Amino acid sequence: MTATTDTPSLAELQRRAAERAAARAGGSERLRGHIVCDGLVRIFKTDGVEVVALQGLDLVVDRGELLAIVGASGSGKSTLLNILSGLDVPTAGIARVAGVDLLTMSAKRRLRYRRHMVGFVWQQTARNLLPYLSARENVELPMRLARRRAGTRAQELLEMVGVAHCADRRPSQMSGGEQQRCAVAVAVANDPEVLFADEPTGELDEATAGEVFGALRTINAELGVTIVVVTHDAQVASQVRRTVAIRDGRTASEVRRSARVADDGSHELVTEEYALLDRAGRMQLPAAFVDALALRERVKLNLEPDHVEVRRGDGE
Ligand SMILES: Nc1ncnc2c1ncn2[C@@H]1O[C@H](COP(=O)(O)OP(=O)(O)OP(=O)(O)O)[C@@H](O)[C@H]1O
Repeated sequence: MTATTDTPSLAELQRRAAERAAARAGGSERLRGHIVCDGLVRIFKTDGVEVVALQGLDLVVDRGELLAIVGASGSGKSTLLNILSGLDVPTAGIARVAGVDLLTMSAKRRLRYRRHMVGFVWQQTARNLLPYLSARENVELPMRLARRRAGTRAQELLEMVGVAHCADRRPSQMSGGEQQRCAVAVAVANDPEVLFADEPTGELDEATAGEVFGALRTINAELGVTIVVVTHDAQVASQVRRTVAIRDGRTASEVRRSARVADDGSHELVTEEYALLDRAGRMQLPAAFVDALALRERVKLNLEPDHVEVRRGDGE
């Protein structure tokens, strides 16, 4: 077979694959979120061994949402956050943030995306702040790098997250919680579209973690920044309206919390758990359900008028 001159380039093949994936996903309607992942795949290759860290992950986050992502170690949470923040490139699927396609972005665009469109808070406090700068200078630095006038914004942001009293202190003169709250101010210094936080309270005690999470909530409410927090912390996960659980590189279930007016007129918080169904109709049963009924290999499904029944498939 001879190669023809119109052999499509890799970029063209990727564009076509993204188009096909979008069509399969139900077109633009379904993909309208501020953050959209559809059939997202990330395969790592080390020494000839392939690790599938994300295997067709679907996730849509609305503009202005504060979302928690939970999952066991190795489920793919950091891989997802690294892709969404532009630090890593997915192998296949759709990953889009504020209309930017993270799969086909050029290196130059990627740098701009990281500088201007996303903010990041890491678990390790030392990774978030420069040790030889004061809190205020740390917040001003991203603005200077982006050639923006800092003005009074750094001080205002430090006030917003409750650490204005630390403005002239270096990180070593601040507690872990104060450093993380300062890191939140740094992350939003350049008015990003989205803020990603990877275990931001992982190294803190419960009370301090609550303060850092309070700072994230304030930023979300006051500045309208979309925030995605990866956490092991059940307390943090219980403070947001939506928590998505990742299992084996896929979104498996989500918990939604909403306020409802009770019969006596009081407000109560209602928590509802959902399993997530992908376009092919696949879903994961919660591990606790599988264990409780000792479900193995195959199950029997019965369609009832308003629900689907799942029974053990061994005739018992
Ligand atoms: N650079 C890499 N090279 C090879 N494998 C990797 C790489 N990064 C992640 N993995 C693998 O991908 C899978 C998902 O890892 P990831 O770090 O995303 O999980 P996680 O849910 O964030 O875990 P943790 O809570 O422990 O941080 C794991 O099996 C991990 O070993």
